[in-house]
Amino acid sequence: MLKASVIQMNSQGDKAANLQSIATLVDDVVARERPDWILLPEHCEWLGGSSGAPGVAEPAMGGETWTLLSGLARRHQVWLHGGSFYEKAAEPGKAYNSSVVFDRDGREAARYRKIHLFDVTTTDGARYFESQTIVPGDDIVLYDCEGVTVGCAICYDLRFPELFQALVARGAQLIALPAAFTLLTGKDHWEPLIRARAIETQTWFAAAAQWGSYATPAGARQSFGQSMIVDPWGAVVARVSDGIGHASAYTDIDLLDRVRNQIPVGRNKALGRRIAA
Ligand SMILES: O=C(O)CNC(=O)[C@H](CS)NC(=O)CCC(=O)C(=O)O
Repeated sequence: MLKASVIQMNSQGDKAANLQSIATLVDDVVARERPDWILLPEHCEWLGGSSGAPGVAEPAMGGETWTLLSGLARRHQVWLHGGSFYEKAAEPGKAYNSSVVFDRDGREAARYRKIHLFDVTTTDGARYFESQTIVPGDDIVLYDCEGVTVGCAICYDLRFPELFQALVARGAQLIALPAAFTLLTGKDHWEPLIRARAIETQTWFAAAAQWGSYATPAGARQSFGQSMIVDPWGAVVARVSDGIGHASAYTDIDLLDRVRNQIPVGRNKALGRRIAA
């Protein structure tokens, strides 16, 4: 059983201030909750529209954010799933949207690069064009956290259930989703999608979000927030209110078997075999 914490931020275009805020929030959640595993939101280090990605992207290892997160994990002897931050890609002017995970010694334990890129115009006319500056990852990533298999996804990935089916087929017991969902989509889709993915995969689900307003060259934007931890039955067991903060829960791994025996969707799968036939 891991004690998991999700951190909710309101990152802005000031990287030094965001890094300070990460350190303050990690210190605070460790002091109050003593978690084993902490999840930060997408773009924890810098949030200002993905057109700014090339200007802030860091080398794969040893950059400012990588070094801060590694040091926090080691200092507090805690697992730190580093939300996402912009990682320099080989192609000039391009970056990956990467989650880097650090173990209790501050060693890099896993790295996931966001696969599905958000090229969407929201109903208020705001245009998101993530693929203009971000290179998609192509690896499905899981890691072992002290006996718990954690599967990785980021933000818009949430809308693609086939990724979550692939994670559970590879043994995921807890799925981590750092996000910066928009207010306009999040108000209607965030919680139903998270709960649906948790119910379908019968896994624990931790989702850490950005909340509130931030500036971009195209004007101010709003993130939805509502970071949460959902159990394998689909119940929301911890949730962050509006604002900056954190929420924690024990992820009881025995509950996975109870839920999977109660409704054996894994064993009752039929369509895959029909499609293959
Ligand atoms: O562009 C920025 O400011 C920073 N980037 C993000 O916030 C990312 C990529 S553009 N947002 C999402 O993936 C939102 C998905 C979402 O909201 C949905 O699926 O409804």
